[in-house]
Amino acid sequence: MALAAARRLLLHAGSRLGRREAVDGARRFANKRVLVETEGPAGVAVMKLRNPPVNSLSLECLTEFTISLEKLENDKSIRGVILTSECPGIFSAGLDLLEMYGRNPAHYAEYWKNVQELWLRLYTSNMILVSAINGASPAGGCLLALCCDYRVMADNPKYTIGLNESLLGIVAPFWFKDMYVNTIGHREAERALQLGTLFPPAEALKVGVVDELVPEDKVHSKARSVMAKWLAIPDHSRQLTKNMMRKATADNLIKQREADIQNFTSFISKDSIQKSLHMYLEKLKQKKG
Ligand SMILES: CCCCCCCCCC/C=C/CC(=O)SCCNC(=O)CCNC(=O)[C@H](O)C(C)(C)COP(=O)(O)OP(=O)(O)OC[C@H]1O[C@@H](n2cnc3c(N)ncnc32)[C@H](O)[C@@H]1OP(=O)(O)O
Repeated sequence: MALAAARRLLLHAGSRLGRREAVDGARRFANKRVLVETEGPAGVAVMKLRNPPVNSLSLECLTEFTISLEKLENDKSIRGVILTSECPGIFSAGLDLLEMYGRNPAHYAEYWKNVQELWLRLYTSNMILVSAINGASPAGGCLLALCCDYRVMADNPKYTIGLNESLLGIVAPFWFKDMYVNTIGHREAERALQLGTLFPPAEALKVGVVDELVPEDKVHSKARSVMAKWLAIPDHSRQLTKNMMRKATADNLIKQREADIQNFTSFISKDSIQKSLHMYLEKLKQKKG
């Protein structure tokens, strides 16, 4: 309830701000964790995640992301969105582990509902989505990129991308898996999911997790030129085609959303899974010291 009220407030405040800045020509709105700028080619917004240090998808970040997307969907002048990060070297570290560790079942259920919500919105968006992957992109970070219609990645071997859930002792849910299979094919997905592979850029390109690699300082300009090519296609035919390609995968989750929330909640609440997450968080901490 509290979250729904916050969401309504944010939407309202955001739309007031968006309108005022549009009058000034600045075309920019921001929540705390997501910045949206609509400068550049007509009809294109750039959405930047800014939840330092690693753009983990906390409940607040997911909510702000979903609201920003909803606002862009409602703005008929926007046809395409470039999704990128403001955190140096990190696209997104994926779902926030602290939302899935040491909390109660009601929190897990609420969190998962919001993860589903964002995924459904992104994956089925009518807008053209291009990701400008300017950093590490594990698990939920990879999921965001996979929702896009085209993925441009910085060719920096320090950055990796992939669904690494099995390394954490958790399991990618069926809809993560379905989208992976749709993108890289069954055999590659089967292997990468079991091994929790985090692909460096050259391998990510080879296997099809990303569509193009460019030097780091060219990621944004390339994303813009890709966007220009996609904008040249009539919206109605592109949207109908996208819908035809993606609907079955999205419907598969829509028809079992509640069961998926229950599955997640009971899985993540298990002592053994909490122990795995604890160990993984400790490993992240030790990496520093
Ligand atoms: C039967 C089937 C039922 C199905 C049920 C479903 C099961 C669950 C499915 C859930 C799916 C989950 C998908 C996910 O997204 S899980 C998250 C996976 N993410 C990762 O593995 C990334 C981990 N992070 C890193 O590898 C690195 O941090 C980095 C992103 C490469 C950045 O490295 P860095 O050296 O620049 O920064 P680092 O020092 O490691 O981190 C800085 C601080 O940030 C904290 N942190 C990092 N990642 C996360 C995260 N995902 N969530 C929360 N916090 C994170 C890190 O611990 C540091 O914190 P601190 O400064 O030490 O306090």
